Parts: sequence; C-alpha cells; structure tokens
Amino acid sequence: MTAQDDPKPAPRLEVRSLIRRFEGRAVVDDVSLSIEAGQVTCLLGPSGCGKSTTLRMIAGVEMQDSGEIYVDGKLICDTVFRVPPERRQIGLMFQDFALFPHLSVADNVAFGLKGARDLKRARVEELLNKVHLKRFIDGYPHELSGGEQQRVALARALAPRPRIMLMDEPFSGLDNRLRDGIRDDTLSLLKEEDAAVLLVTHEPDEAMRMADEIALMRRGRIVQQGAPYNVYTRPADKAAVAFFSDVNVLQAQVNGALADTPFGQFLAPGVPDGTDVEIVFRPQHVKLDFDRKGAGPLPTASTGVAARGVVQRARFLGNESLVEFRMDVDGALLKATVPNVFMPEPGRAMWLTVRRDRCFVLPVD
Ligand SMILES: Nc1ncnc2c1ncn2[C@@H]1O[C@H](COP(=O)(O)OP(=O)(O)OP(=O)(O)O)[C@@H](O)[C@H]1O
Repeated sequence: MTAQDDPKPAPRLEVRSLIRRFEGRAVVDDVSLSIEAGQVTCLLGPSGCGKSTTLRMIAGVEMQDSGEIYVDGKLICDTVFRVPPERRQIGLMFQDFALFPHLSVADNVAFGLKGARDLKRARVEELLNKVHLKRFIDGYPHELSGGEQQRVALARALAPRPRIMLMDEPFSGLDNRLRDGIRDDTLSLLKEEDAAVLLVTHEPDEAMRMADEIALMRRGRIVQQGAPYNVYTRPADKAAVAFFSDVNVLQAQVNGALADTPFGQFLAPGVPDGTDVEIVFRPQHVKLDFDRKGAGPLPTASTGVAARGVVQRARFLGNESLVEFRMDVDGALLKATVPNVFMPEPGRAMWLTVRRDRCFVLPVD
C-alpha cells in the first residue's frame, strides 16, 4: 500500500519501518514515525541508540537497508527510489551549526534562497526580525555571541520554508543560562513557520520542554511514543521511568494478584503467583514524616503503610533537597526529594510513605 491510499490526509513526514545495519548490527531497527505540519516530535534516547542515524536517513545523507520515507504522502525514498537531499525541502540544524564566516549575517540567511533579490531581502529581514537580530543584518558571524549565531543558523535553515526541520542536539553547544530562552524562541518560530520538526536529543528536560510528542528510543527501537505527560506519567518500563529521573525500586513477589512490600500491598492484576515484580517510583513521590518515639503516621488509602528509614546523607540541589535513607526493614537505600531546603542530620530516623498512584508495578526486565 502507498501512503496515497490512506483515507485521511497524509502526515507531513512519515517514516515506515526504517532499518539500518552497520557490520550486521541493526542500529536503527524498524523505526516508524509520523509528524504533522506544525508539530514537534523529539526523538529522545541515550547516546548511541540510533537517533542521528534515523535523522540522517530522513535527510538523505545515509541510505536505509529497508523501509520508506514519505513527505505529504509522496514517497521520497525507499531502497530503489531516492529523491536527493537537496530536493527534499528539508531544513537541517546541528549542534555545530557553522555559519559561513566570510559571509554577512544577511548573506548567511539568504544562502539557500532562490529568486528575486528584493524578495530574498524581504525574507531575510522577516526572519532576522523574528529571531530579534535585525540589527546585525550587515554584521559578520564572529561579531555575534554563540546564542546569536545559533539564532542566525535557525533563520538560515528556515529561510527556504522547509516542509520539514531536522534538528540534531541543536542547543547542546550553548551555555546553560542561554539555553532555555533560545529553546523557547526557537519553538515559537518553528510553530509560526509550520514545518514538521524532528528534534534529536538525549536530554529529557529538553524533550519535555520542546515536544508535542516524544518518541523514546533505545537500542535502535522506539520503545514508547506519546505526549510528554503520558510518557512521563505512564512509562512503558523501568528504563523509561529511569530515563527521566532518579528512581527507587522495591523488589516483590506476586501472591494472589498482590505484591507485598514494606509500604503495604500493591495490586498486580493478571500477574501469576510467584512472578517477581518491581515497584518503581520517583524520589519526588516519597513523603517524609517525623519519628514519634518509634512510631510513624497511620496508614492511608493514598500513601499505604509507612516504613522507617535512617538518613544517610542530604544534599541541597537548588530548588529541592535530595535525602537518602537506609530502610530498617531490609537495609535498602531509598531516595526522597523535598522542595526547598531540608537537610536532616545523618543518623536521624524518619518515616517514609509513597504516593501509591505514582508507583509503577512492572515485570522484572
Ligand atoms: N558509519 C557508521 N559505521 C559504523 N557504525 C556506525 C556508523 N554510524 C553510526 N554507527 C553506530 O551506530 C550506532 C548509533 O549511532 P547514532 O549516531 O545514530 O546514535 P545517537 O543515538 O545519535 O548517538 P549520539 O547522541 O551519541 O550521536 C552507534 O553505535 C554508532 O557507533
């Protein structure tokens, strides 16, 4: 079947079952994605999982071993047919966005533009206005800061009105303080220009901030895809939870569809008796309570049973504090984060409960 046979309008970018092998190993292994115009999808995963290779195949600078790529429902590449990179109407932006040093800012932005001189100039001015750099129009790249150069590179990539923007870690070369502002500006401009955007990053924060949809990638495969909220709150497996934050893990065995833990029982519907499971939760979902002569808070439906632990160390992280506990019951180490400053002395006993609705009962990997 071709994409043209689909009854609903075709997505701006669609890749179907892309596979790329190097030395017999599938570094991209059956990747499918679909992105609408004006939508930002972040391909998020650890280093080496195949993100850049996926992007390079879409850009046309790397050939897939199998699979197809469609733009607006038209095939642009399979294993026999291939539209060359320069005719794909794709804008590219990488970490080392290298502007041409001998060209002015205006000429850099105009580089990929064709047509009448005054139309080109108008488009250059429009984009430099949007990235707040009109005043540098006749300047040269070396006169600009890193963040400003990055915005010129964005304007250059968007000038020919690409149907698709591919961005590979575009902000990782920038200073932390600059990054958030530039991400926000970039996002608004991308939305205005209405391209379908595929942004590669290994930083969960960046994906949460930029994406309409996150495609979580691991060892060449997309393991989960969805809106940032859904991927964060309903992770597919333990590694998906752990990719976004520190995690705590309790080991348990299922008996009568229940997993017994120091924090009470957790439902494990449909899981056979004797199965090992892990109860996974983030440190921000641990609640702390003071020890009252060896007793803690009473059990509640939302937090279950409290378990006692002894503070090992506490660190202040800026807008929260991270406290590590050794649990009395089994000697396990658990982490809790507390807003603002909370620095209990090591050796102090406290009672821990967990937000049960934020715990994931998962099969052991
Ligand atoms: N031309 C090549 N020849 C052999 N192996 C390659 C080639 N290009 C990439 N690889 C391997 O494919 C795997 C995926 O690489 P890729 O660059 O796509 O990952 P990535 O997720 O983008 O990682 P990073 O963020 O570190 O760039 C890596 O193990 C890499 O070594």
